Amino acid sequence: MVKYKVIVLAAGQGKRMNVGKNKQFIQLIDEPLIVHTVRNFVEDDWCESIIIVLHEQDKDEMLKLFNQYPWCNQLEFVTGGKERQDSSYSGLINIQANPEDVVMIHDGARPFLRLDHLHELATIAKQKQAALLAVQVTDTIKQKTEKGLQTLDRAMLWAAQTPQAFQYQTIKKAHQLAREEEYFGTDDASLVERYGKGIQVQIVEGSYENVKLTTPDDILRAEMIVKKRGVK
Ligand SMILES: Nc1ccn([C@@H]2O[C@H](COP(=O)(O)OP(=O)(O)OP(=O)(O)O)[C@@H](O)[C@H]2O)c(=O)n1
Ligand SMILES: C[C@](O)(CO)[C@H](O)COP(=O)(O)O
Repeated sequence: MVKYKVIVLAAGQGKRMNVGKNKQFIQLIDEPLIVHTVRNFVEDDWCESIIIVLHEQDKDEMLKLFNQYPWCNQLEFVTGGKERQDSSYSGLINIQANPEDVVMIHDGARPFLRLDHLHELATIAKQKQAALLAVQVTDTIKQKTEKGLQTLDRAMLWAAQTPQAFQYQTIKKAHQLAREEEYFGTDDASLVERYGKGIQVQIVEGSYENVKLTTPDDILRAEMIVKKRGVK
């Protein structure tokens, strides 16, 4: 068993979801989205601590929500920042971790995880310093350039998901270097790819069910997945 700590990012605004509030509070059949997400970690005995990064304006509602659950005392809450990367960094500087501890960073908006994937990620991150869940791209991807369209080799393309798992020292250093350069990536692994000095980020093949709820169309699909997985 490789113990890990997790930072769950929930400090976004959900602009593309456009429901007039942070999408983390959307009710997915039996529970709000953020509760579905956090439950994955509460129920995993490899997970030894959970930090939720929230937006200052959501603090009261989020605390009230989690207070209803007997496992609320397992959670810590910190405030996020303007960009997703700022929120990850806030989690990283507030977490209590030793340099070689495994720390996962996960989108609060991805509620459908599998224990076997979490365990594989933790095991690989401990050995190789960095790993992420990803799935092979199923569409044909075109790159538009000044010279026209080019079709990329799909066999080499992976769609990045979260969780992404790292040794603490590796991801904290990568974030610090990114901040110095004011570089922003769209995920945490991209910072290790850029600043990790030879560290090869490993892919753990994930599941197409590990969707991120981004636009209103994603809600129906998510509700179908909740029903399939079984309502608590
Ligand atoms: N400043 C930010 C931005 C995003 N996130 C979190 O990062 C995850 C992935 O981001 P995304 O799906 O883009 O969420 P939002 O930023 O909320 O959505 P949008 O970009 O449509 O506003 C979400 O769980 C979101 O809460 C965060 O913690 N802090
Ligand atoms: C981290 C991520 O979920 C991996 O797919 C994604 O990059 C987040 O991007 P977004 O622009 O915040 O949706």
